[in-house]
Amino acid sequence: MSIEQSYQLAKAQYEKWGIDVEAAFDKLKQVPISIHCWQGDDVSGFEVDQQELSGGIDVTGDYPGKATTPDELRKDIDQALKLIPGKHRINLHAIYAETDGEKVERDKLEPKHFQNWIDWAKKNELGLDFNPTLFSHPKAADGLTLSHPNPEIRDFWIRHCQASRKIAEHMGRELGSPTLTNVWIPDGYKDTPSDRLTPRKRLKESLDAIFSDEIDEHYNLDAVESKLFGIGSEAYVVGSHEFYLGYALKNNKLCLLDTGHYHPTEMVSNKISAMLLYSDKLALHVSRPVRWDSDHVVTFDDELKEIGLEIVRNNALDKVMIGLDFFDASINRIAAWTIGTRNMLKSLLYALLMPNEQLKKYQEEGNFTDRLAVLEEFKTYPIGAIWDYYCEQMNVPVGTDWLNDVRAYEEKELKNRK
Ligand SMILES: C[C@H](O)[C@H](O)[C@@H](O)C(=O)CO
Ligand SMILES: [Mn+2]
Repeated sequence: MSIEQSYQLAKAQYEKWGIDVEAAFDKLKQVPISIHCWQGDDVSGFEVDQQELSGGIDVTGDYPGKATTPDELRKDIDQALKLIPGKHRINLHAIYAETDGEKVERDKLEPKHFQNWIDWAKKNELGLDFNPTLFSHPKAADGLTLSHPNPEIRDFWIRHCQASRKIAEHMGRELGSPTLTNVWIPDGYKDTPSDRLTPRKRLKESLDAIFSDEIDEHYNLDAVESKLFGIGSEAYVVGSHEFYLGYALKNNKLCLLDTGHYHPTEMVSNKISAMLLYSDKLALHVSRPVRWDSDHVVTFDDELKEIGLEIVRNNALDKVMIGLDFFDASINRIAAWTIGTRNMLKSLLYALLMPNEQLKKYQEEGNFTDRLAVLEEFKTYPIGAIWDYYCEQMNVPVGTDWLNDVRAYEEKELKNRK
């Protein structure tokens, strides 16, 4: 049976529920996913005096072919984008600056150091997002940055974040789409703190200083990302969820929820509707924690489907800025991007093809039997046939055909790398 025939049969099944599949495609086409560049080089970046990855995060695996230059990384992203339907955004960290072999301290970074990324993004009609990098640096060696007791270290990181927002604003202006600048810091303590408040006061003051710079919101939006624990900050993290939720609400910033940054049974999907009652926008780092914040490649699992459903049901496709955050060096890195991003999109399609109004009605009527029965039934509806057709229509490989492209690219490009 052809892709078209399978699609027509599947479509008819959804149509019985009054679901408009073509309308779902039209909506999905409009959703940009912010694809993180750091999956391509194991969060290394291109600083002249590159440091070991720090900040309590870790990448495991030694799959050959990682990008070691900006051109290689862009080439790899180009390849992944050929396999992912739709128009998307690329999320950069400050350590991906290009400084022509010159050592430029992070607080001295300027838009010109990202010009190649901007030109490339323009050419490929991509948006860019940005992150100051407050780890993998001697001034973050003790795991403290914006909350550091030493004002000189704090000020250094404040200046880095201020510089980052200016770079981001420039990117947003150049590309005609606001850059989301996300601040994540590793600050915390391995063991039980004797004072939880003072570091949080200092972090608050540092953030106030960073955001006191006037930046045009047409070109830059700010987000703050919390965390529960990291390696070396097991007992206490300064920028906890409550800290940033409060900060974001009070200061009109976006709260960024990373799906790996909560207790194992605490689900980000359950937070979206609550937070949207109080914020116009929020941001996500969709990741997959396996036993800890392990940043595994996103799979089409129950939580991913639930996240898709929450975004769609709450009419929030333009309110939730979806970014990805995983880094797996044990598999082909282009495959990692492709699998994770396609899954994110598939979860949105899955959600767009649910009889959401009917299900809501069942719940309002107290009809929990039908709610459960229909929710279960749709788990095995032929989403695969619809997704395949969507991929074909969007001119990207269907099914696992993209693996052939990845293998060919591996032979031609990745295997020649050091
Ligand atoms: C590299 C990212 O900025 C980093 O992963 C951060 O977003 C995070 O999630 C730390 O755990
Ligand atoms: Mn994250």
